[in-house]
Amino acid sequence: MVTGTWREWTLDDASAWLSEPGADDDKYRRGVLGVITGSPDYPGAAVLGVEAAHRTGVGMVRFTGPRAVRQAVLAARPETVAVPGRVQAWLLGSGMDSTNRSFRLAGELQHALASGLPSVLDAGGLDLVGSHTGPTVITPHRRELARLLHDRDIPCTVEEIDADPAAWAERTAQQLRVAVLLKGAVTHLCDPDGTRITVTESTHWLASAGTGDVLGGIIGALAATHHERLAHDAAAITHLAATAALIHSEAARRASDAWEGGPVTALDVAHAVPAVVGGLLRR
Ligand SMILES: NC(=O)C1=CN([C@@H]2O[C@H](COP(=O)(O)OP(=O)(O)OC[C@H]3O[C@@H](n4cnc5c(N)ncnc54)[C@H](OP(=O)(O)O)[C@@H]3O)[C@@H](O)[C@H]2O)[C@@H](O)CC1
Ligand SMILES: Nc1ncnc2c1ncn2[C@@H]1O[C@H](COP(=O)(O)OP(=O)(O)O)[C@@H](O)[C@H]1O
Repeated sequence: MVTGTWREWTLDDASAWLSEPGADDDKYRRGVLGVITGSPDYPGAAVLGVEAAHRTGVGMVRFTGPRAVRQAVLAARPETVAVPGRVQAWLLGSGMDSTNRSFRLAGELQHALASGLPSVLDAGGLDLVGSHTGPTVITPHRRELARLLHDRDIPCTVEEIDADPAAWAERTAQQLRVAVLLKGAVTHLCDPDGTRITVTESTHWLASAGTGDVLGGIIGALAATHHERLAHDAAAITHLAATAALIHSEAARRASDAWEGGPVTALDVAHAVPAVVGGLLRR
């Protein structure tokens, strides 16, 4: 498969997509991120995504995921609001099992996707792509992408994606009409409008459980804080996701540097996000 030109997202690119809250802002104006993630098997995915969203800077995180997970989320981040209400963007699916979804949960996910609001679809929410009505980015890794395409009658193996991730990301964006962030040592982002961006990850220590859940939280926070822009510029979701991927990569670098280049955990990456955001704002 042949693809167009891909360009590496830079710190200056990312910096241009960030802004500080102003004197007129309040928590609602800055943006509320609605989060439906986690499951009894994977409560940690919800905790990590919510942590990362708070650390990126958002007016409020409203967690309405499974009741069994709420306690863990609130214990880690008591700032989180756990009652349903108005939101400006959604993070859906991390730590969920698409093959074991209650009727109620399916309804809540569908309701979120029918809202016309910006959405991040991760992990156990990926199968719902196509029911989205707002600016949406899907965030699969290679196995998840192969599974998604296979389920849509597009034959594809993990080995084929490894051989040409750019082409498969682009084909997915075209055929599913959605922005795609394909995770890996090089993360590929593209959309049906032809935007093609790479983010070369800063450290291979990132290849550890839960770092993708952290990335989902960062994208969700940026989507919520940019909801007004996204309402008239849906294509901005790809640039915001690229900015999130770069923040995530830089946070991993910082977290590893703090240990002389040693290993990082997903939570370390989330904790390093504010310093990265601060540094980008000062550029
Ligand atoms: N702390 C948390 O709560 C975290 C929660 N997380 C959440 O977990 C969910 C699943 O996400 P994932 O990414 O683990 O699922 P994915 O890779 O699609 O499927 C797994 C399958 O891959 C295969 N397999 C391949 N190689 C393998 C190997 N070497 N060793 C073992 N297996 C190997 C193997 O299949 P098999 O080959 O056995 O058929 C296996 O069954 C998702 O909702 C995510 O958000 C995670 O983010 C982690 C932190
Ligand atoms: N070899 C690698 N080098 C650097 N970064 C990687 C590598 N493999 C994966 N990553 C990054 O690590 C994160 C892993 O996300 P994901 O696969 O969803 O993990 P999880 O589901 O455990 O959270 C992604 O941001 C991805 O780009």
